[in-house]
Amino acid sequence: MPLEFGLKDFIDIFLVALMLFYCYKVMKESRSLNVFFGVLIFVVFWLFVSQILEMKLLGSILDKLVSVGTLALIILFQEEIRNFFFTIGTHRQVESLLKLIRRNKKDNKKTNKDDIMPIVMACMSMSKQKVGALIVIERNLPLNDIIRSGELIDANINQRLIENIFFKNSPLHDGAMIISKKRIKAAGCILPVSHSMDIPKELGLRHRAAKGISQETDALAVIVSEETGNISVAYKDTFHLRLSAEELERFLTEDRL
Ligand SMILES: Nc1ncnc2c1ncn2[C@@H]1O[C@H](COP(=O)(O)OP(=O)(O)OP(=O)(O)O)[C@@H](O)[C@H]1O
Repeated sequence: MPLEFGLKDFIDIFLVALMLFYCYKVMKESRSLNVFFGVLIFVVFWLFVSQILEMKLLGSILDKLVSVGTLALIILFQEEIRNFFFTIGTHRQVESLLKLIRRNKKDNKKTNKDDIMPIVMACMSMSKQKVGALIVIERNLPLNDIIRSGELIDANINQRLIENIFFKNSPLHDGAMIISKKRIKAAGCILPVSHSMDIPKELGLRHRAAKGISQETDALAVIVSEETGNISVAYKDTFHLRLSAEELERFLTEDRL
């Protein structure tokens, strides 16, 4: 039978190549490249034994290993898989579609200058006094598990309250403050720390925690450095360092909240 090669086969091969390239990229970033090559060699061996040589006994053993192995890989790379689906969900086109669907809902929760200014003013004041702070602003993805890791507050957004919480001797100054639905929901919360290799060395755990939450959710994290007084924002896995009051205000405008 002559070998037919049509457009469908071309698309098929292209998609598999794309999938393999993506897996390679993700595993390289998570420093698991050897696992990638190990899995690749195993899959090629499995296909060779069961499809080409058609060895029944070894083939059936390998079949069983593949089904268990798939489950093991899902457990081993759950964070990467979660990030993959999160990236799809936060892709610009998908986000615009979701925004359209949520439009009516969001109009009720519009964040205006009255909610933004206390945060900006508190950050400016803490920056001048070199008081370290970490404020996370929830967007579409709920941060309930993060909120539960700290102390519940549920108060209006208020400049003096924010400054008080991050004041060095305050019992809640350690950890992150979470702002959700125009309210200070909690303080002293523990955020996931990013293990990214491309964070500048001079930035410590506070910045890593801000980057971590911006990688795993669509929240926006504002950091005031205790060392330098610099104000930065981590949003969608990207740092925006050394912001002025105007730049911070622009960041906290309706579009992002
Ligand atoms: N996982 C975390 N979740 C929330 N807050 C954290 C986390 N890890 C560290 N922090 C906060 O960061 C503080 C330590 O900051 P550190 O000095 O290491 O960071 P930094 O990024 O260099 O910031 P700074 O410039 O303010 O020194 C801790 O006291 C704590 O308040």
